[in-house]
Amino acid sequence: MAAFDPTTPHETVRLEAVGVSKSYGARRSTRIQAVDNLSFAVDSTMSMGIVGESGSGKSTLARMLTRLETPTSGSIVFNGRVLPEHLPADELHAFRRTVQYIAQDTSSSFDPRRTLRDAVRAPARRLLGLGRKEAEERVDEVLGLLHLPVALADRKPAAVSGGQRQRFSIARALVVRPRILVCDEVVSALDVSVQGAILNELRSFCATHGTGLVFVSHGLPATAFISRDLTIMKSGHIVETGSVDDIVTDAQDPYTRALLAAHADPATSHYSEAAL
Ligand SMILES: Nc1ncnc2c1ncn2[C@@H]1O[C@H](COP(=O)(O)OP(=O)(O)OP(=O)(O)O)[C@@H](O)[C@H]1O
Repeated sequence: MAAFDPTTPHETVRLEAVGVSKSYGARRSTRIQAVDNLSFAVDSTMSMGIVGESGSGKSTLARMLTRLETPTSGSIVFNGRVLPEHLPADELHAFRRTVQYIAQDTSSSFDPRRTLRDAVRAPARRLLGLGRKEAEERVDEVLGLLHLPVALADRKPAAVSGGQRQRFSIARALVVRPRILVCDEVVSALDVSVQGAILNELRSFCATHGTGLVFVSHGLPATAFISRDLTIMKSGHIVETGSVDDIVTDAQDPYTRALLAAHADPATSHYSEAAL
């Protein structure tokens, strides 16, 4: 099926949310409208930051884009095709090869009985169908890229720090060389020097592999550092979208201006190449 053909690094991959809404809660009186009739598009040439206050619907949008959450209404469109609610297993595999999601909370996302190397290798075997030797080579490559000592990978998830575990969760997503990477608050819990290094590593990976980035964060400096474009969300809506430069210098929406004012100087972020 054309929409799920394996993609090459030179082929642009596009992922859209078209008129999507998501509400939680069965009773009208307690229902929460997390995302409200919103449209959003990214492709593999883009780096798009999504910022907004807590509860504005950023994670819900990210999870709908990556099929971890089903919209209440509206469509997720992948390479021009509206994804049905139930994808056959082979198409879901192809989607997961192409679009990967990394969450902030790594505490429950690893099997506590398996080593971190097992966890990183699993998608290379399952989604890419690589043989054991090729999969090990791919794991070593991605551990090197993320400056993760090979010895750490032989530990169980509980035996490394939160920051190291987060790096392994990034490694697990990058090992399949996705064409669109959705990062949901992946550096927010880490100290600034580690954040800077990880942002540089993600940026370098995306440039090397032609991978588009959706970077969801509370933190405007980190988002502005890694993204070319920004989407500002509030109460389940997009209030403004544009290039980082345009938004930082000439925000149109009062909410965006307030958000910018809350950060000292997002244009000159404290992240730099030197953080590597
Ligand atoms: N599984 C759920 N059940 C019920 N309500 C939910 C669920 N997930 C999210 N919500 C609610 O939907 C709204 C949007 O949440 P979401 O996590 O998408 O916001 P966010 O912008 O990512 O917030 P944060 O920056 O704090 O992570 C919030 O009011 C939240 O409480």
